[in-house]
Parts: sequence; structure tokens; C-alpha cells
Amino acid sequence: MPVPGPGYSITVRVEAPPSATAAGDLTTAVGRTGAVITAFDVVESHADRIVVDITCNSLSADHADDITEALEALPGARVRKVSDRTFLVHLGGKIEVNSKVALANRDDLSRAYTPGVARVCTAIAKNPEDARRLTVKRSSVAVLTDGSAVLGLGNIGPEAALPVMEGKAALFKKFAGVNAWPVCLDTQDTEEIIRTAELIAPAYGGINLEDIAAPRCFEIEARLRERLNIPVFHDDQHGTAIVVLGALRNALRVVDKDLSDCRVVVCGVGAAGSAIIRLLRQKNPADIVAVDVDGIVHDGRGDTDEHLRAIAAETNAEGRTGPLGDAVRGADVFIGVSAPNLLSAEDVATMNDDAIVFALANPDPEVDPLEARRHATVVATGRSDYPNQINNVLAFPGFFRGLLDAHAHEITDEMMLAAANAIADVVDGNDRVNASFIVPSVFDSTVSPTVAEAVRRVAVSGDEAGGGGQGGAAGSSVAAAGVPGFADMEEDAGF
Ligand SMILES: NC(=O)c1ccc[n+]([C@@H]2O[C@H](COP(=O)([O-])OP(=O)(O)OC[C@H]3O[C@@H](n4cnc5c(N)ncnc54)[C@H](O)[C@@H]3O)[C@@H](O)[C@H]2O)c1
Ligand SMILES: O=C(O)C[C@H](O)C(=O)O
Repeated sequence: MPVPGPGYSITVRVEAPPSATAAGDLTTAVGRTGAVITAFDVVESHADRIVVDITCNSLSADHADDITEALEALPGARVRKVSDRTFLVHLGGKIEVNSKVALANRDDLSRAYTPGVARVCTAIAKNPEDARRLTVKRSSVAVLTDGSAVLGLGNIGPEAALPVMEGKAALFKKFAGVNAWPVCLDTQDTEEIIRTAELIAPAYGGINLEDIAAPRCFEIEARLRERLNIPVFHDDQHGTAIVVLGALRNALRVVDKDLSDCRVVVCGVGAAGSAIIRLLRQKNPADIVAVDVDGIVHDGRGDTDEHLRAIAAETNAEGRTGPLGDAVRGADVFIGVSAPNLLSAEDVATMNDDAIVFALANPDPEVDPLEARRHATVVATGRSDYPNQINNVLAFPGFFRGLLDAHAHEITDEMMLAAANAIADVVDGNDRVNASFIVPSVFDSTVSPTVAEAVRRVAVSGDEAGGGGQGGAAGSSVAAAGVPGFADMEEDAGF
């Protein structure tokens, strides 16, 4: 049953007679509608009336109307206005650009802008790699979408996708100091998206593909990785897979099972499910059984989709067939990245002892987590109102920080596995793992630096192993050309 939450928080400004019972009458009227009051402020007081702001969590826009009506029904009360606090947060957007340099006088201008800037431009023209040292490229990421698969909202287009992309950019900044910017494209044509990403790539240290529908997202990512010399990440795929792998490591510790003995059901083989299967295979589970809207994925299904055929070939060693219920019977782990309410408590009861259930469909999971907990030992969802919230924000800020710090040109499975282990270690390291704590809080400030360091290390060691190209060892033509004290200046400036 839904409960009032901060996503539907409203502030109602209401005036009422200044009686001794006014505050109690107002709060009782709101409480009776089922709303949860979080603040009560008197904003004006007069001999004949008081004006108060009542802030409360509600369920929906209709519920907000009920609250207004309940207040208006009180004798002498009048609602002046109702503010939706979620919309207030979005007024004018959630992000902005700030200048890092002083621009107080002509001297400042001469260095930060013309004529001084021309020398920096010339240096970069001689050695384009210097853009990573001398421009925002070193810490900037394009959050690129075509608006075709936004949250659970579907194909809502580039403008409507912008609030999500701004949110992502805000998280990049908050958790890892990365300057991310939304790039919402007015096209859903694969070739146009690829070409546009290529054209904008010079200004960025990495590209984070976001909310692009499967299977188009697979081709776009693969071809951009071939063509660009900056890392290309698809958060819905790789961010999810990293966090799921980290959470699974700790969940298996709780139930004291080894992945090599476990049959894992992955329900949903779109962007998230495909990437989870790919990363999971690196850890050699006993078997993976993939399930989509048409049931268990197997060789004999006659799928024409190349992507599904590849999954059929790589999973389901025992050749199972049938609906989801048949897949979960006797399974050790269920990972859902598909659709709401597909499993019942009875289905979970048919799983092996000490079952692990990750029901990650947002906003409503594949199975009610309270029902699942009747029969499973570890349950996780994507929601913030239950324990064990699996959310990509545990991965992507630190992951990009590590890539940018290493001046990485590409992303490898080793980096993703290192990031998954880093997330698991944050909980596991101090013996803190239990059935309700398999992943750290998204507000744990150690997560992003730990992930960043793990990714940076792999990127740099990959560079050493590969003899160049990946990692921050590349020299600067400015330093090489002997510009006085340049290297020292970089160090002093914390570069
Ligand atoms: N919690 C998290 O961190 C997290 C991360 C990524 C995605 N998700 C959630 O996972 C879900 C899938 O995301 P996506 O980007 O991979 O979507 P997608 O559209 O690319 O893939 C959806 C997949 O689910 C399958 N599916 C749909 N209905 C089904 C049904 N009734 N039975 C079995 N399979 C069914 C489809 O066949 C498809 O394979 C969404 O709800 C999304 O919110 C959660
Ligand atoms: O990106 C997110 O955090 C949301 C998740 O990927 C989802 O699709 O539900």
C-alpha cells in the first residue's frame, strides 16, 4: 500500500481565525486526510487572523486537492496557495555553471580570456592531449540521451528527459566533483546519435549514455567505443551491473553460498539485464537462466533478435523452458530488472533455501519485498523506503572520477568488477554485512572515492600492461616544451 512520501510534498498557505485551537484544528484536518505533516510555520500573525504554512507529505495530486478541501471546510479558514515542493526544486533547473577564476579586473581578463587564452589554445592545437590538462575536459562528462526510455516513463522525448539528466549531473557533481552536462538530442536515429556523440566528444573526458532504449543502446555504445578516444559508459547497463554484482557478493556472504554453486535467474534482458548477465558470467555462476516477457530464453525459441540469440547461447546450460515460475523453482538467486508484480510469495517459496531476491524494477518491484522476505533470506529493491536499495548512484560518480583521474580512453570489464568489489568492500570491510545491509547508503561519503580509486588503479595498471594509451602517464607538450615551472604549478594547484 502506498504511503505519503517526500516526492509528493506540498506546502499549503492557509489563513484562519486566531483562536486558541487554530493550530490543532488545522493539523487535525490535514492529518485526517492521511497526509503526514513535516512542518508547521506561522508566517503572519494579526489581531483577527493567523497565516500558516503547513508542509506535508501526500500521496498524489488528487490527495493534495483533498487536503486543500479539508482545510477550506474549517470555519473561517481560507487556503491562499498550494506549492508542490518537487516543482519548486525544479524552477529554473537544478544545475548551473560556475567560474573557477576571478574576473575582477583587466589583468584577470587578460589571462582568463583574451589575449592570454590564445597561448593556451595554441599549446592545445600543437598537442590536443593537453586539453585534458588545460580545460574542463579533464573533469567533464556528457550525459547523452535521446529521451527514448526515461525512468519507467518510456519514450517521452528530449525536453521531458532533461530533468532526469540534470538530476544525474547534480549527482555527478555532489558525489564525485565531476562536471556533467545534459545533452538531450532531438533524434532517435542510431546513426545521427553516433555522429552527434562523435562531434561533441572533443569537449568531454567521457560520455555517459542515459535512458536510450534497448536494443538501440547496445549498438550505439559498441560503435562509440570503437570510434572515440574517451570512455563511453551506459549507466542503465553498466552502472546497474556494477551495483548488482557488488550487492550479490555481500548477499552470498550472508547466506554463506558460493556463486559457483548457484543458479541465478535474471528476469529482464533489456539494457540492465543484458549487462548484468555479461558481468555475472565473469564470476562463473553454476548457471544463469534469463527470462523476458516471452518466458525463459532458450535456444529453441526461434528468436530472430541477434541480442536474444547471443543470450540464449551463453546461458541456460540445462535448456530450461517455460514461464518465470519455472525458472525460479529451485533457483538460489532472483535478479529482476523487468516489470512490476511478476512474482508472488508462493513463487519465492519454491526457490532454494536461503534464497536471494533482488527485485529492482522501478518504481514498483517484481515482488512486494515484504512478501518476498517471508521466504527469502536477503531481499533488495531499487526503492529508498526499504533496506538494501540498489541504485546506480553508488557506481557512476566514482566510476567516472576514476576514469577521468586516470585519463582513461576506454572502459574494461576489469574496471567494472573492481568497482563492484569496491562497493561491496565498503560494507564488507568492517564486518558490517547482514541481511538488511548488503550495500552502503548512497550518502556514505566513502563510496565514491573508494570506487574511483579502484577504477583508477585498474586503468593505470592496464596502461602499464598495455604499454600506453590508457591512463594518465601521457605527457604534456607544454611541460615537454619546458614552459617554466609548469609541472610544479600543476602539483601546487592540486592537479
Ligand atoms: N534499481 C536499479 O538500480 C535499476 C537499474 C536499472 C534498471 N532498473 C529497472 O529495471 C527495469 C528494466 O530496465 P531496463 O532499462 O533494462 O528496461 P528495458 O526496457 O531495456 O528491458 C526490460 C526487459 O524486461 C522484460 N520484461 C518486460 N515485461 C516482462 C514480464 N512481464 N516478464 C518478464 N520480463 C519482462 C522485457 O522483455 C525486457 O527484456 C525498469 O523497471 C528499471 O526501472 C532498476
Ligand atoms: O538511473 C537510475 O538510477 C534509475 C534506474 O536506472 C532505473 O531505470 O530505474
